[in-house]
Amino acid sequence: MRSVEDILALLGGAEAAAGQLKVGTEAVRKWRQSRSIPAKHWPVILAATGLSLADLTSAPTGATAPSQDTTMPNLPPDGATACLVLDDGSVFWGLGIGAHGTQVAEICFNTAMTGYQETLTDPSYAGQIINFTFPHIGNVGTNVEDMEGATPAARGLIIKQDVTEPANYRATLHLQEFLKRHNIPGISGVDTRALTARIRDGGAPNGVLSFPADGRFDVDALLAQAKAWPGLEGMDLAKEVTARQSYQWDETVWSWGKGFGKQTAPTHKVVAIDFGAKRNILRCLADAGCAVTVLPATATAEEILREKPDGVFLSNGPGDPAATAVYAVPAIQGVLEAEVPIFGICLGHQLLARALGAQTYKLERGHRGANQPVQDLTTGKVEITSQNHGFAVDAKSLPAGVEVTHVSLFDGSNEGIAAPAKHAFSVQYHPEASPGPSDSHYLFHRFVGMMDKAQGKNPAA
Ligand SMILES: NC(=O)CC[C@H](N)C(=O)O
Repeated sequence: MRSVEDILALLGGAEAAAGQLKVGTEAVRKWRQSRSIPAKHWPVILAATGLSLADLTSAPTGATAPSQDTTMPNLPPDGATACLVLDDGSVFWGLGIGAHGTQVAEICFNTAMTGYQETLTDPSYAGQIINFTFPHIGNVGTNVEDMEGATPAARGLIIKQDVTEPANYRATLHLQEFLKRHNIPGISGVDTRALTARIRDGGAPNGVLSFPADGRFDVDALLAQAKAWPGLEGMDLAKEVTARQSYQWDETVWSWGKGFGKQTAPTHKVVAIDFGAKRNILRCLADAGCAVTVLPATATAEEILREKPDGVFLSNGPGDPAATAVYAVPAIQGVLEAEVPIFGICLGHQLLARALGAQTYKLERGHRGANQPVQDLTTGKVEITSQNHGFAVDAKSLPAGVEVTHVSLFDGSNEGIAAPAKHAFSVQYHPEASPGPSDSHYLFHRFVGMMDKAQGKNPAA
């Protein structure tokens, strides 16, 4: 192990010999005190001194060790081409994948073993970088059918293994190429377990993922960028991902050997408010017999009711429900007053709860994965569900007349509510199963039954 004095001596010698070493003894002294030598200088130091990373990362004798100096976070290890800098100063180095670029976002983790394409393209992930805990991301490639939105909404991805080669008959594009085409940067080689544990213990941090084209890193600047980002709380992202204009939806769910179908004889007219709707939700509605008119997130109650819907669907979506509530709650309250049945999913659930007078809050640990157990309190049955949310409805704040219908068996948080007198219900999870299990498809039929009941067609439903 070399002492700092050795390094200083070596640097001095090298500087004199090479005549071109830009960082000298002052910089090393600075490192000794604060670890703040810009990362781009470290390869020069290593090359000039013949020191290895290990020489520098083992505690130098006689040095006043700066905090965390065993990790040397400002120094890219040999071959690193990308890094993830969290707002607490932790740095993860790895190999860049997908497109070059730098993205700031909330860092969340997803534990699903399938459906990375659906996850990356789910509009609810706007403003987030996803740390995938499943190792074989890329194993089924990508295709045009598994897009849950027009483009990926996630700002980046973090994986451990390098992107797995596709081996699936539906694959039309390698994940690497897909990411490049959609301008999404990613990083592989990250200890995703350690990162997940960090998120579990300390909450979802803000962070910057950088895969620079020139291979140069200014970690201090990236850290400053992560710290300056305001975070998802208070952020209305629905207005960024919503449809700009209304449209009709009549495609039904995918089936083996047939692909997607077309709706033939719809029985109910539904207005779906698009806060960031996943396509498979719209397909499930179409499958259940609903002729779907999709309206932008900012649609007013008047615009919604003008369509004369049998029911109104409130979609999933990104960001903080409290921020989107500013315009969505008055619209939903107008629909409730008109006694038109409502079904909400995820952000739609949170917005319905707020419209009914309840509060929402940011979860300590978000739920993102495809094996989340939820109990339906009305039947006692447990469903294995797909989930993706960082906020939740505060069940204690629900007013009289609003029942808790579903709870998470992971942490007891609210997963569903119903306001029977107002013909409204909603769930926090994703019953459309894309990706994930299809245990909860029954909810789309419950919505149709509720519309019938409201019209007096089938009072038993
Ligand atoms: N999937 C969703 O609709 C997410 C809802 C909300 N953005 C949350 O994180 O809780």
